[in-house]
Amino acid sequence: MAQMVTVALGAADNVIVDSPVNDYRFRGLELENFNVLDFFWDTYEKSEKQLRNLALEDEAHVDGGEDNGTEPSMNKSQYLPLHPKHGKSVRFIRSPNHNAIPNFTGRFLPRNDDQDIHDLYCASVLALAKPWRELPDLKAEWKSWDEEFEDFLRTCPKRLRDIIGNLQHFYHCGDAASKESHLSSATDIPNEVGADSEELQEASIIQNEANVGSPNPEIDMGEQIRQAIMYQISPAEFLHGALAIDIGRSVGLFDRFHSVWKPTASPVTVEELERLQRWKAKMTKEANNSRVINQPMAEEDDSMEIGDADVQMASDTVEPSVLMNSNIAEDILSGLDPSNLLRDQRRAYDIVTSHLDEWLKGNHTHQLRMLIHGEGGTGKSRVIQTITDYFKSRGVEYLLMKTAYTGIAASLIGGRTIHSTGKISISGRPMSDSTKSTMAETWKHIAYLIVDEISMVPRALLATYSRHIAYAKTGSLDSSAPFGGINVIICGDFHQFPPVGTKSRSPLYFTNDTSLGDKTDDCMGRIIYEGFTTVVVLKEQVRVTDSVWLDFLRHLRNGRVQQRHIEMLKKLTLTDPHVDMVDFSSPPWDDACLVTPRHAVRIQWNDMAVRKHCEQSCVQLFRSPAQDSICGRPLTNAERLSVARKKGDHHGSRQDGTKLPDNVSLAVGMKVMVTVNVQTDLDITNGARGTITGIGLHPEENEVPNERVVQLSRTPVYILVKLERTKMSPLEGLEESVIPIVPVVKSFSIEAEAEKRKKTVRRLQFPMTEAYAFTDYRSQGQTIPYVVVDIAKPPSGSLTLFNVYVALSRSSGRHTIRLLRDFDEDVLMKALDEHLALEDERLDRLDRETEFLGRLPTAVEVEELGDWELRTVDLRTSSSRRLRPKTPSPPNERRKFVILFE
Ligand SMILES: Nc1ncnc2c1ncn2[C@@H]1O[C@H](COP(=O)(O)OP(=O)(O)OP(=O)(O)O)[C@@H](O)[C@H]1O
Repeated sequence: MAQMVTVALGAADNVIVDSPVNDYRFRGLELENFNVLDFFWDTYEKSEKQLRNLALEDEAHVDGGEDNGTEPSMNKSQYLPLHPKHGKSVRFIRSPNHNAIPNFTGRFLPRNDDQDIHDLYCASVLALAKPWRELPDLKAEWKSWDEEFEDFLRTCPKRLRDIIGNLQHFYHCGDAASKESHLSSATDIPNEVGADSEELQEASIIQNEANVGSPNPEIDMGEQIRQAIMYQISPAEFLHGALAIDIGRSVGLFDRFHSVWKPTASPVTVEELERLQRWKAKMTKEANNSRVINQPMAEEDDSMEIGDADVQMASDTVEPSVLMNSNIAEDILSGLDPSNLLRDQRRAYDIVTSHLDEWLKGNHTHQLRMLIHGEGGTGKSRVIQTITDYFKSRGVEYLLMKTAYTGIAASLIGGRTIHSTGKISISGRPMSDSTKSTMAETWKHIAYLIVDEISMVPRALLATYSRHIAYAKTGSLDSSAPFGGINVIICGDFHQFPPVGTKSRSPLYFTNDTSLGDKTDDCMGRIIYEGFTTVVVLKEQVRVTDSVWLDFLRHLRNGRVQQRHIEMLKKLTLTDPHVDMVDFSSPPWDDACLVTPRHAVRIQWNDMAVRKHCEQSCVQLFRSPAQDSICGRPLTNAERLSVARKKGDHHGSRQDGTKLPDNVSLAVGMKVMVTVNVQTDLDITNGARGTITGIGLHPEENEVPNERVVQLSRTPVYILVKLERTKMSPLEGLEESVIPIVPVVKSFSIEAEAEKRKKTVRRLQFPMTEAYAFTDYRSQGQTIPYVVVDIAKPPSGSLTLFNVYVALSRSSGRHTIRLLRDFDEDVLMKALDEHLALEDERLDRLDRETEFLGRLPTAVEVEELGDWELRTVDLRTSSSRRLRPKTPSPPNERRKFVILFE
């Protein structure tokens, strides 16, 4: 059918179709931020001719002293020169309270709940609500329509979101009307014989869900769920992340090479499923063997459950947290040749190893309670590893337990978390009998405990940990010996992250004060901590090799940053015009990691990094959905809404299940990190890192579309991950260190509003996260060769000295660190907490004392003088510092004795 269009000649001799669309595209610069809706709603056009007439009328009115209401010139806008009406017509902006109403002609916008036309819906709404000039402005080339739409909704004003939501009333009303006419045919739920009350209740909920809320609750509920998921990240935080991505793109960090991809996963076959069973059986067997090998002989027949307790009890956050990729320093897990340890490192090493030597000789003279303290990068973790090697070399590795507060910190020293080893429940519930017996089993052979990143441990937690271990060792919860008498070495730096989510006085460096609200366990924790009188402060910096950077870090650590440091930082800030720019498109900077305090930034950065990986490697990106169920059935919409809200409730309980993400990105070659303890005995722990080498999709997965990003309908059966480190021997058909990881099941409760009761949701999902960006909290303990650090002022709250010190102390200096964007100078200028300053002084004093005692020989002979006894004493221990005469001294009589040093 022939159609008539009007074309016009533009001012630049270009021919364009005369249409409202082109009026919008070629709108003046004053209207740049107007979307289509606002453009036609809030502006109107007048020709020059009309204007001239108006001006004449205006003059007449002015003469008559009357206001004619003509538009002030500041509210008008010329079309761009490309538009034929440029110079001939202008657009006026209506006054704020105008009464104009937009009238949509032609076909109405698509509905938002029809998956078949969802892209069309997103594109249509974006075209209406997002400012654009050319169609590519509507959607970033690397995003899907749905993603672009979601991102837009997150950041657009509420008014627009309301309008977009209300546009669907057209369909809601139509649906409600047709539903009304079918109401009479609605069926009841059959009351099946034998169905238990819980099931019936569940069934009736599903049926009644449609009765909740407004005329078409199903549709409203879908929208509410979508919104609840969207607002799990606040719009301001999302925008903060989006701006970070923009900077990353502008400096070439997310450059891509290819736009093609090849299919990279298929549903598993029966043979593969059988093979998976064989892999799992072998892994279980090896985990059992590993546990037996790690114990002394003659204890082997004790059976113990594998890993389960870890999965149940671990508080290790599953919150997508950390990174990793190859851009992490050398294998932190290996120790050094002791002769290569620096002076203070060696001092710490000697104290522990000589204590062990004595212990192995049966001289259990005193309980070693030692603190190794030192600024970031002084090699505390390296000392731990070198000590570990000593235990191995003596064949007594089974005597040593290594732990840390977070999974990532624990994995960096090959250890486990405090919560899993101490069976400390997040909810604070006491140990059950079965937990107690597991504890006793776990600690049966342990004589030495090393706790890393001690700054993160609250006082009360130290008390609980000590009590639980004491129980495991002595069978009594009232044991007076801290940690049941085992030797404990705590390591860390109180200038790094303090405990999070606890009261401000929870760090160990606070002295007890009940008038300020300290509870019994807080006080107990501090008392136990004060018993750590053997202190070694490491003072020689190893990680930071740039003296200017080190000078800055030391000032920062002590709250004494100077203006010269700020000037130096500006030269490293990517958004600063005078930045010392580096090439992010080639090694080593193309592999730089991001450290940021904000999850929204981390999530978006990881997402971009994974897309970059997929495009550079020409592989598909799969989104694995979490599968939620209640009593074995899928969730109703109302329940899905409760789940979405619960996950967005950052102040609520942090049950494990809610930390498993709604969607996990999976792609072959992608760097990932495990986020729960899967198989502790094989080093598949929270914090373990690796690269995906294969994806086994669910057998019932719909035909996999040949698309760049594939939203799967089912959680895959397994993924193959090449771990950076595992004790597992090669599995049939897989290369070394490649192991299958299957989804885990975690539970959490939701409030069923309608029934006023709690329900347990079981969530099936992979315990994985992308590993290209991570939060500063999770970066603690790591050395990162090339790092981009984000210390920008966040949209809410503010950063602390701990945030910035940890983030900026991860790498070696100005040649390996860049700041992503501008920062708040006030944070850097903050003063040091006075309690921490006092603790520094106390530790320095204890360090000097320990060093003095260390210079004394461990064992000396005391010469007999008259009545004095000849004894061999250990001068390093407080218990043996006093020498006793054979007969008690008369009161007030001073006696002399001589100690002979060799
Ligand atoms: N004696 C040493 N010789 C060579 N390299 C060392 C030595 N000690 C430590 N390093 C290296 O210095 C870096 C920092 O060490 P490490 O991570 O152990 O420091 P840290 O004090 O634990 O730091 P943080 O407080 O940030 O956790 C690592 O790359 C480590 O391998």
